[in-house]
Amino acid sequence: MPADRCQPGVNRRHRADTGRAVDLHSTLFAPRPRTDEHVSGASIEVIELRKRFGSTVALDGMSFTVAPGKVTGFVGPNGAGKSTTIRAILGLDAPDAGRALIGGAAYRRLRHPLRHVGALVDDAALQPGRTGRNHLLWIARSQKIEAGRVDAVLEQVGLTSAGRRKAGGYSLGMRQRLGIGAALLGDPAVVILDEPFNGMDPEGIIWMRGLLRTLAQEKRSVLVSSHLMGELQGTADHVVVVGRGRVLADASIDDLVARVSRDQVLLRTSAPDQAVRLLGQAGAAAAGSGDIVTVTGIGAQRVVELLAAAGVAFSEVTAQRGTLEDVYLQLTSGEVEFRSGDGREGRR
Ligand SMILES: Nc1ncnc2c1ncn2[C@@H]1O[C@H](COP(=O)(O)OP(=O)(O)OP(=O)(O)O)[C@@H](O)[C@H]1O
Repeated sequence: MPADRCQPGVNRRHRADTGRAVDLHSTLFAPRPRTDEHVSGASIEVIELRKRFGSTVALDGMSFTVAPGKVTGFVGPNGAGKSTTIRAILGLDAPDAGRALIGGAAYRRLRHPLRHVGALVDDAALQPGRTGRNHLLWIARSQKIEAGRVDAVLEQVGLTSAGRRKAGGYSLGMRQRLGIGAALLGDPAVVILDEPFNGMDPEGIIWMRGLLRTLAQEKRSVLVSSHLMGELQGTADHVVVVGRGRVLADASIDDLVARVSRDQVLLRTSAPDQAVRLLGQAGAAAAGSGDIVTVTGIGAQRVVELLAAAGVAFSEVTAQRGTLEDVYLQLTSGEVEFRSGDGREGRR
């Protein structure tokens, strides 16, 4: 494949087990009408995608939209269909049915894709003897992106000095940063990162979160996959939770927590029986264990009011909100491909 035909960042992974691996060259570069319209503010639309690998249903009607100006987390357990969806968006896996559009156009119709969509889909296929900077220069040349972007991007990903070293000596975290640099070279309106936190140390994770927020503030559409909800806490505005090839939840972080989690109030009192009776009469579900009473169905403020009015002594009332991780576990329990521990196959 000639150098100028190679799609850096999106053409690396060929799974041998499919028997239906797509021909990347013809998929990405077949002669067909191309668009180079500006896709600034472009959204990603995933519409009813279906994909089987033999008897495995990888995508089962996957549908969602990624809006500009937000970080959208794409979360689900192993085998949920995240990578297959991303590969379908990038034209690397041909779906059996459905469509994926970027700014209204299929990826393969974009004339210079990296100027519209920056993607990190796997560990970069780096030539170990080439410096990180030269790797980016090669990509820039292949996509007709001005060479000046290379140093700007190296600085953005924190590789200014390391960029002059051979990539063969890079840590996994540094390779991730270089891959993200490659994704950002074309100043794309749409950024898609598959498991970008992989291999990052704590400092790298903080940096990554800041970068994602900046990209969203710049009005880009940002789709970030992860199988750990906690990685996205405080970073994503919106989450698409998936399991077994379909969407389980598609909501803002706040809505998701409020909708799925049951808020609890913990009460510490020397009169637990009296408190349980009183709160039960007020319509709450209350259960005592020692001097602790767990209350659901009414808020902490109401608990305090009821206890004070009835003269029931208490030393502590604490509202406990469900965390994002709690919500995620509730949504995805039973959706894992293989359950850990008991060795049983999941419900796939
Ligand atoms: N090329 C392939 N050949 C055969 N099966 C595949 C192929 N690609 C994906 N699958 C299967 O499709 C399902 C979805 O896989 P996918 O990689 O999209 O999930 P994922 O959510 O990205 O998981 P992970 O977090 O483990 O990467 C899995 O059962 C996987 O084994």
